Amino acid sequence: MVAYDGVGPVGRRRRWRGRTVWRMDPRPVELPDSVTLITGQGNLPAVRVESARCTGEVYLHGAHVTDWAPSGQDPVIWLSEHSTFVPGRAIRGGIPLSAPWFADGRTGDMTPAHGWFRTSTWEFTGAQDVDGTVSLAFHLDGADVGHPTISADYVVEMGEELTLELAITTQEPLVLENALHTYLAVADIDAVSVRGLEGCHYVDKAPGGLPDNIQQGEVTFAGETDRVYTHDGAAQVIDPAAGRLISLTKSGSSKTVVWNPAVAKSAAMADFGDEEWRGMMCLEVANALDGVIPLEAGGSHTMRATYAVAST
Ligand SMILES: O=P(O)(O)OC[C@H]1O[C@H](O)[C@H](O)[C@@H](O)[C@@H]1O
Repeated sequence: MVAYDGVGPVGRRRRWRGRTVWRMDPRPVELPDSVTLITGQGNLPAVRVESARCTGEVYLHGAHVTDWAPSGQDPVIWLSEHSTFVPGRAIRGGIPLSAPWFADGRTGDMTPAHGWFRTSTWEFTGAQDVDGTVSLAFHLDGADVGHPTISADYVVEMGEELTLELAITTQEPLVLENALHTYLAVADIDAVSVRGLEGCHYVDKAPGGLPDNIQQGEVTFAGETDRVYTHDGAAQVIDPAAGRLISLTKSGSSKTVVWNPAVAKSAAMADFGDEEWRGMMCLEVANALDGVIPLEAGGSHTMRATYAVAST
């Protein structure tokens, strides 16, 4: 980690004389002592949090959370050792923001995968620390990246819990899809189970999967798992090998996605280690498939998720 020296880029990129440059924020963000601007991997700017209650990190590239751990806990957010940190490419792991479409979209032909939010550079607009709980605010102006009708605000609040709030506004009618594509660190995926999805309908997107299924009992992982559940409630990841439980509560989301790539898909991804699937899983808060959000011109949508950890 390199401390930010006030000289490198903070803010958003723009074109100037045919080159991509960084716009320095004319109103510098006042930072509490627990928040530092750093030059992260790939020389990308990031916000580092070391507070009385947690440590964490968010890259401006994608407003991408790459770390969160409450004091005394191992990292809760998983990040691939093989991730690239390159403008235009998504970070592998952490919490990618998927929008304005999810995966390849409801029409199945949208690119880039998961939309352009996660590969755009966001502005860091504010930070505060209240008794060790740190709030970081980010803004994305679609006009900066060729999408002038869409803007977004994202607040990441980290302390003993992690709360994410993504608000998206559109100036023209939009069928919105989105996700907080959270990668969670687990000790042994073979022993992990997910509670709270019992009885929910799901689309199974894994090879050979059927479009409508009903979850029987807890979710366990016996191969590639890629499921979009119709579910607006809470869920818990039970990780016996780590002796902990990760809980999720949410609002503004009608789908919960459970993903683990297992052997073949891991091998096919260049930015994902062949064995890394054993130590991660995604529990994503989403609106997708038949759960898209139709917005009128001037409309907005807010989605919120809270992750918390407890020992078992
Ligand atoms: O490789 P990515 O574009 O980051 O997508 C990773 C995964 O995201 C979601 O969980 C989708 O349901 C999966 O189908 C996809 O493989």
